[in-house]
Amino acid sequence: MSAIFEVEHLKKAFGGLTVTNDVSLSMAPGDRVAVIGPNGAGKTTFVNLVTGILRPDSGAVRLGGETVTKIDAIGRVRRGLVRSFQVTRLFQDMTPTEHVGLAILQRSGRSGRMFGNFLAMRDVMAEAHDLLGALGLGDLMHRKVSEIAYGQQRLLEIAVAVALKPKVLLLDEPAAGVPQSDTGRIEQALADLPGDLAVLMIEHDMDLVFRFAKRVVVLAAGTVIFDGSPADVTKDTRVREAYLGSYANASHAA
Ligand SMILES: Nc1ncnc2c1ncn2[C@@H]1O[C@H](COP(=O)(O)OP(=O)(O)OP(=O)(O)O)[C@@H](O)[C@H]1O
Repeated sequence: MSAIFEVEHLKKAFGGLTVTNDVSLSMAPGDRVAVIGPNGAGKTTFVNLVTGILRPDSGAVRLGGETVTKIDAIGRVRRGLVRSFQVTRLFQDMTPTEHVGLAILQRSGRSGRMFGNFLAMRDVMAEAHDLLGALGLGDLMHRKVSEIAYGQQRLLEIAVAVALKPKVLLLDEPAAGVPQSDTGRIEQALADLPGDLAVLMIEHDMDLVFRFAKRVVVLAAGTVIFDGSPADVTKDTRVREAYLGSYANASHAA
Protein backbone atom coordinates (compact mmCIF):
# COMPACT_ATOMS: atom_id res chain seq x y z
CA MET A 1 0.00 0.00 0.00
CA SER A 2 1.31 3.50 -0.74
CA ALA A 3 2.71 5.57 2.10
CA ILE A 4 0.47 7.99 3.99
CA PHE A 5 3.39 9.33 6.02
CA GLU A 6 7.04 9.61 5.05
CA VAL A 7 10.08 11.06 6.75
CA GLU A 8 13.15 11.34 4.57
CA HIS A 9 16.71 11.96 5.73
CA LEU A 10 15.63 14.19 8.59
CA LYS A 11 18.46 16.02 10.37
CA LYS A 12 18.49 18.36 13.35
CA ALA A 13 21.35 19.65 15.47
CA PHE A 14 21.28 21.82 18.56
CA GLY A 15 24.56 23.71 18.46
CA GLY A 16 27.19 21.06 17.92
CA LEU A 17 24.94 18.19 19.04
CA THR A 18 23.25 16.25 16.23
CA VAL A 19 20.04 14.95 17.78
CA THR A 20 18.31 13.65 14.65
CA ASN A 21 20.75 12.14 12.23
CA ASP A 22 19.44 11.10 8.81
CA VAL A 23 16.20 9.57 10.07
CA SER A 24 13.91 8.04 7.44
CA LEU A 25 10.61 6.28 8.08
CA SER A 26 7.58 5.39 6.01
CA MET A 27 4.10 4.32 7.12
CA ALA A 28 1.06 3.01 5.24
CA PRO A 29 -2.58 3.39 6.39
CA GLY A 30 -3.28 0.96 9.21
CA ASP A 31 0.35 0.64 10.33
CA ARG A 32 1.04 0.24 14.04
CA VAL A 33 4.60 1.38 14.69
CA ALA A 34 6.39 1.90 18.01
CA VAL A 35 9.47 4.09 18.29
CA ILE A 36 11.69 3.09 21.19
CA GLY A 37 15.15 4.09 22.35
CA PRO A 38 17.15 5.00 25.43
CA ASN A 39 16.74 8.34 27.21
CA GLY A 40 18.17 11.12 25.07
CA ALA A 41 17.96 9.05 21.87
CA GLY A 42 16.05 11.88 20.18
CA LYS A 43 12.47 10.54 20.30
CA THR A 44 10.87 13.78 21.50
CA THR A 45 12.88 15.82 19.03
CA PHE A 46 11.74 13.47 16.26
CA VAL A 47 8.07 13.97 17.22
CA ASN A 48 8.58 17.73 17.36
CA LEU A 49 10.14 17.73 13.89
CA VAL A 50 7.37 15.58 12.47
CA THR A 51 4.55 17.63 13.99
CA GLY A 52 6.04 20.98 12.98
CA ILE A 53 7.02 22.25 16.43
CA LEU A 54 10.65 22.23 15.27
CA ARG A 55 12.10 22.84 11.81
CA PRO A 56 14.68 20.32 10.58
CA ASP A 57 18.06 21.45 9.28
CA SER A 58 17.46 19.21 6.27
CA GLY A 59 15.23 16.38 5.13
CA ALA A 60 11.51 16.18 4.41
CA VAL A 61 8.20 15.19 6.01
CA ARG A 62 5.42 14.08 3.65
CA LEU A 63 1.79 13.45 4.38
CA GLY A 64 -0.32 11.70 1.78
CA GLY A 65 2.35 12.54 -0.80
CA GLU A 66 2.37 16.28 0.03
CA THR A 67 5.58 17.76 1.43
CA VAL A 68 4.65 19.49 4.71
CA THR A 69 8.15 20.27 5.98
CA LYS A 70 7.55 24.02 5.79
CA ILE A 71 3.95 23.88 7.01
CA ASP A 72 3.32 24.75 10.66
CA ALA A 73 1.86 22.43 13.29
CA ILE A 74 -1.74 23.61 12.82
CA GLY A 75 -1.50 23.19 9.06
CA ARG A 76 -0.27 19.63 9.59
CA VAL A 77 -3.20 18.88 11.93
CA ARG A 78 -5.57 20.13 9.23
CA ARG A 79 -3.95 17.72 6.80
CA GLY A 80 -4.49 14.80 9.16
CA LEU A 81 -1.31 14.54 11.22
CA VAL A 82 -2.41 14.62 14.85
CA ARG A 83 -0.42 14.22 18.02
CA SER A 84 -2.44 13.09 21.00
CA PHE A 85 -3.46 16.12 22.99
CA GLN A 86 -1.57 15.78 26.25
CA VAL A 87 -3.01 15.81 29.76
CA THR A 88 -0.95 18.89 30.51
CA ARG A 89 -2.90 20.65 27.76
CA LEU A 90 -6.39 19.65 28.87
CA PHE A 91 -8.42 22.49 30.34
CA GLN A 92 -9.14 21.66 33.96
CA ASP A 93 -12.42 23.58 34.10
CA MET A 94 -13.82 22.10 30.91
CA THR A 95 -15.71 18.82 30.54
CA PRO A 96 -14.84 15.87 28.29
CA THR A 97 -17.89 16.75 26.16
CA GLU A 98 -16.58 20.27 25.64
CA HIS A 99 -13.10 19.03 24.72
CA VAL A 100 -14.37 16.50 22.20
CA GLY A 101 -17.06 18.88 20.92
CA LEU A 102 -14.46 21.55 20.16
CA ALA A 103 -12.31 18.98 18.31
CA ILE A 104 -15.33 17.96 16.20
CA LEU A 105 -16.05 21.62 15.40
CA GLN A 106 -12.45 22.20 14.41
CA ARG A 107 -12.44 19.13 12.18
CA SER A 108 -15.67 20.12 10.50
CA GLY A 109 -14.56 23.70 9.87
CA ARG A 110 -16.98 25.20 12.37
CA SER A 111 -14.48 26.31 15.00
CA GLY A 112 -15.42 29.96 14.46
CA ARG A 113 -18.74 29.35 16.25
CA MET A 114 -19.30 30.87 19.64
CA PHE A 115 -18.10 28.45 22.28
CA GLY A 116 -21.42 28.16 24.10
CA ASN A 117 -23.42 27.42 20.96
CA PHE A 118 -22.03 24.05 20.04
CA LEU A 119 -23.47 22.38 23.13
CA ALA A 120 -26.81 22.83 21.37
CA MET A 121 -25.61 21.29 18.10
CA ARG A 122 -27.18 17.88 17.96
CA ASP A 123 -24.77 16.29 15.52
CA VAL A 124 -21.73 17.44 17.51
CA MET A 125 -23.19 16.27 20.80
CA ALA A 126 -24.28 12.90 19.39
CA GLU A 127 -20.80 12.23 18.03
CA ALA A 128 -19.13 13.37 21.25
CA HIS A 129 -21.41 11.14 23.32
CA ASP A 130 -20.73 8.12 21.11
CA LEU A 131 -16.99 8.64 21.19
CA LEU A 132 -16.78 9.19 24.94
CA GLY A 133 -19.15 6.29 25.59
CA ALA A 134 -17.01 3.94 23.52
CA LEU A 135 -14.00 4.89 25.63
CA GLY A 136 -15.85 4.22 28.88
CA LEU A 137 -16.12 7.93 29.73
CA GLY A 138 -19.88 8.11 29.30
CA ASP A 139 -20.60 8.72 32.98
CA LEU A 140 -18.02 11.49 33.17
CA MET A 141 -19.00 13.45 30.09
CA HIS A 142 -20.18 16.49 32.01
CA ARG A 143 -17.68 16.47 34.86
CA LYS A 144 -14.78 18.91 34.94
CA VAL A 145 -11.44 17.44 33.86
CA SER A 146 -10.07 18.38 37.29
CA GLU A 147 -12.56 15.94 38.85
CA ILE A 148 -11.67 12.87 36.80
CA ALA A 149 -8.84 10.40 37.40
CA TYR A 150 -5.52 10.63 35.56
CA GLY A 151 -6.12 7.44 33.57
CA GLN A 152 -9.45 8.84 32.40
CA GLN A 153 -7.75 12.09 31.41
CA ARG A 154 -5.38 10.07 29.25
CA LEU A 155 -8.36 8.36 27.63
CA LEU A 156 -9.78 11.82 26.97
CA GLU A 157 -6.56 12.73 25.13
CA ILE A 158 -7.22 9.79 22.83
CA ALA A 159 -10.86 10.81 22.40
CA VAL A 160 -9.86 14.36 21.37
CA ALA A 161 -7.31 13.00 18.88
CA VAL A 162 -9.82 10.54 17.38
CA ALA A 163 -12.45 13.30 17.10
CA LEU A 164 -10.09 15.12 14.74
CA LYS A 165 -10.28 12.05 12.44
CA PRO A 166 -6.55 11.95 11.72
CA LYS A 167 -4.83 9.95 9.01
CA VAL A 168 -1.68 9.66 11.10
CA LEU A 169 -1.78 9.65 14.90
CA LEU A 170 1.31 10.18 17.07
CA LEU A 171 0.97 8.90 20.62
CA ASP A 172 3.59 10.04 23.10
CA GLU A 173 3.78 7.47 25.93
CA PRO A 174 -0.01 7.02 26.11
CA ALA A 175 0.10 4.94 29.30
CA ALA A 176 2.82 6.83 31.18
CA GLY A 177 1.78 7.70 34.72
CA VAL A 178 -1.40 5.63 34.53
CA PRO A 179 -1.93 3.26 37.46
CA GLN A 180 -1.60 -0.42 36.57
CA SER A 181 -5.31 -0.92 37.25
CA ASP A 182 -6.20 1.46 34.39
CA THR A 183 -3.64 0.52 31.74
CA GLY A 184 -5.97 -2.18 30.36
CA ARG A 185 -8.48 0.50 29.38
CA ILE A 186 -5.80 2.51 27.59
CA GLU A 187 -4.68 -0.60 25.73
CA GLN A 188 -8.26 -1.37 24.76
CA ALA A 189 -8.68 2.19 23.47
CA LEU A 190 -5.54 1.76 21.36
CA ALA A 191 -6.75 -1.60 20.07
CA ASP A 192 -10.07 0.02 19.07
CA LEU A 193 -8.49 2.84 17.02
CA PRO A 194 -9.77 2.93 13.41
CA GLY A 195 -8.18 0.16 11.35
CA ASP A 196 -7.08 2.45 8.51
CA LEU A 197 -5.39 4.97 10.80
CA ALA A 198 -1.56 4.93 10.78
CA VAL A 199 -0.41 5.02 14.41
CA LEU A 200 3.09 5.89 15.59
CA MET A 201 3.64 5.39 19.30
CA ILE A 202 6.62 6.57 21.36
CA GLU A 203 6.77 4.27 24.34
CA HIS A 204 9.10 3.06 27.08
CA ASP A 205 6.85 0.29 28.37
CA MET A 206 8.08 -2.69 26.38
CA ASP A 207 5.13 -4.89 27.30
CA LEU A 208 2.79 -2.32 25.76
CA VAL A 209 5.08 -1.98 22.72
CA PHE A 210 5.06 -5.72 22.11
CA ARG A 211 1.29 -5.97 22.46
CA PHE A 212 0.53 -2.95 20.27
CA ALA A 213 3.14 -2.67 17.54
CA LYS A 214 3.44 -4.67 14.36
CA ARG A 215 6.69 -2.87 13.66
CA VAL A 216 9.36 -1.40 15.94
CA VAL A 217 11.80 1.40 15.12
CA VAL A 218 14.76 1.83 17.44
CA LEU A 219 16.44 5.21 17.76
CA ALA A 220 19.85 5.53 19.39
CA ALA A 221 21.90 8.73 19.43
CA GLY A 222 19.55 10.24 16.85
CA THR A 223 19.91 7.41 14.32
CA VAL A 224 17.55 4.58 13.35
CA ILE A 225 19.46 1.43 14.28
CA PHE A 226 16.58 -0.99 13.68
CA ASP A 227 13.29 -0.99 11.75
CA GLY A 228 11.52 -4.33 11.70
CA SER A 229 9.25 -6.78 13.44
CA PRO A 230 8.82 -7.05 17.23
CA ALA A 231 10.04 -10.64 16.99
CA ASP A 232 13.30 -9.58 15.37
CA VAL A 233 14.02 -6.54 17.51
CA THR A 234 14.88 -8.64 20.54
CA LYS A 235 17.41 -10.63 18.53
CA ASP A 236 19.23 -7.64 17.04
CA THR A 237 22.70 -7.29 18.50
CA ARG A 238 22.91 -3.49 18.12
CA VAL A 239 19.54 -3.05 19.78
CA ARG A 240 20.53 -5.30 22.66
CA GLU A 241 23.70 -3.30 23.18
CA ALA A 242 22.02 0.09 22.85
CA TYR A 243 18.82 -0.45 24.68
CA LEU A 244 16.98 -3.65 25.34
CA GLY A 245 19.57 -5.43 27.46
CA SER A 246 17.89 -7.60 29.99
CA TYR A 247 14.45 -7.34 28.38
CA ALA A 248 15.70 -9.24 25.33
CA ASN A 249 16.97 -12.01 27.57
CA ALA A 250 13.68 -12.32 29.39
CA SER A 251 10.77 -14.49 28.43
CA HIS A 252 9.53 -12.01 25.80
CA ALA A 253 12.42 -12.85 23.49
CA ALA A 254 11.07 -14.72 20.48
N1 LIG B 1 16.18 22.50 22.53
C1 LIG B 1 17.28 21.79 22.77
N2 LIG B 1 18.50 22.36 22.86
C2 LIG B 1 19.61 21.65 23.08
N3 LIG B 1 19.62 20.30 23.24
C3 LIG B 1 18.45 19.66 23.18
C4 LIG B 1 17.21 20.36 22.94
N4 LIG B 1 16.21 19.44 22.92
C5 LIG B 1 16.78 18.23 23.14
N5 LIG B 1 18.12 18.37 23.29
C6 LIG B 1 19.06 17.30 23.50
O1 LIG B 1 18.84 16.37 22.45
C7 LIG B 1 19.02 15.03 22.92
C8 LIG B 1 17.79 14.22 22.59
O2 LIG B 1 16.70 14.68 23.38
P1 LIG B 1 15.22 14.12 23.24
O3 LIG B 1 14.42 14.78 24.32
O4 LIG B 1 14.75 14.27 21.85
O5 LIG B 1 15.45 12.58 23.57
P2 LIG B 1 14.38 11.48 24.02
O6 LIG B 1 14.74 10.24 23.30
O7 LIG B 1 13.00 12.00 23.83
O8 LIG B 1 14.68 11.31 25.55
P3 LIG B 1 13.68 10.87 26.74
O9 LIG B 1 13.32 9.46 26.49
O10 LIG B 1 14.54 11.05 27.95
O11 LIG B 1 12.51 11.81 26.71
C9 LIG B 1 19.34 15.12 24.40
O12 LIG B 1 20.74 15.06 24.54
C10 LIG B 1 18.82 16.50 24.76
O13 LIG B 1 19.54 17.03 25.85
